[in-house]
Amino acid sequence: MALAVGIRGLTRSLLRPWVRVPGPARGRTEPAAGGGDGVRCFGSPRVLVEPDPAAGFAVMKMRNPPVNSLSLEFLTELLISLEKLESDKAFHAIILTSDCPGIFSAGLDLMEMCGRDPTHYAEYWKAVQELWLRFYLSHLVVISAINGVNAAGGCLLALSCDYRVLADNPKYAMGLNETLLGIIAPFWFKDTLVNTVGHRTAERALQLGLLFPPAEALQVGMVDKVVPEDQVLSAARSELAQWLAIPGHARQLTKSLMRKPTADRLLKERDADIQNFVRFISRDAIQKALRVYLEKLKQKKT
Ligand SMILES: CC/C=C\C/C=C\C/C=C\CC/C=C/CC(=O)SCCNC(=O)CCNC(=O)[C@H](O)C(C)(C)COP(=O)(O)OP(=O)(O)OC[C@H]1O[C@@H](n2cnc3c(N)ncnc32)[C@H](O)[C@@H]1OP(=O)(O)O
Repeated sequence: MALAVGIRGLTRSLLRPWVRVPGPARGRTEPAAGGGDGVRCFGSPRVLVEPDPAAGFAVMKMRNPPVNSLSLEFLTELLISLEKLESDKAFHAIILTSDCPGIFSAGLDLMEMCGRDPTHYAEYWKAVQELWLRFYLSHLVVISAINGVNAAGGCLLALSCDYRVLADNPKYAMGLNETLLGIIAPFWFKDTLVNTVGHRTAERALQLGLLFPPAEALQVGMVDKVVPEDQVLSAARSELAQWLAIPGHARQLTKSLMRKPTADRLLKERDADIQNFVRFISRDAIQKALRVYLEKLKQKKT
């Protein structure tokens, strides 16, 4: 099985990043995220970046409708956006949010994990690992402005941020609900949750596949702040000020000190983790469980 799948190679073949964005932002100058100083939005088909270099941050908006499921292409575009911002000295922070109304992310794309071949599963899982590692260890301050429901892999992405603001809407539950699908949150999903909410809360949440509505998410420490829906972005911006006031090198080294042991666990056994995933997801029983879950999602509409 080809495990050495190069995400950068994939990136080059799939995308032409940093094209001016199609859709609403095309051909006009969007107000910059914080300052409105005429800086152009940029991005890729599924990720819109609203830069505010004067203020030192950019708003990264996920827009992979209908539910921001993390497909291979979408993961790749998120990585490219992150890399681009990380390599530009003008940026010290990102606010990660969604452009899909009512949905932050439905998590990993079930279509990438269902009915495909082992090579594809390996390529997909490597991209999932890469996204987590890059967001978790980013030297930038990353704040998530969670403006919708946020399941499993989407929740992991938010948990990888430095701070989480959640919109106060009872429909916007978030959590690692893998067990409800008959699958298992891998150890690095688990570790990320444990680091955020503590062992006991994580154990209960993971076994029961709990999705926490805002008040509970705040109470267990899964998010740091709950605000009225129309204030999620402004609250994230206000919070940023505190993070950006700290000397960058000191904050970055401290972040690394706190997070490196968790990331190293995966880095040390990345290939084994991919092989585990491929073996697990290829099982007939797991494939059947995923098909049943997808079918339930579709039936919900009828
Ligand atoms: C011993 C073991 C050793 C090792 C183990 C190793 C590895 C571990 C193995 C596996 C781990 C894999 C980890 C996976 C993590 C994940 O992220 S799994 C995904 C979990 N996500 C969910 O459960 C959310 C599912 N979606 C929803 O609940 C709803 O869609 C949602 C509330 C988000 C929005 O609801 P609504 O607005 O009503 O929209 P619809 O439900 O109608 O959805 C619109 C269409 O989108 C499709 N869709 C929804 N979610 C996904 C998804 N995650 N992937 C792909 N597609 C999705 C849905 O089917 C609709 O499609 P349609 O329009 O009908 O074609």
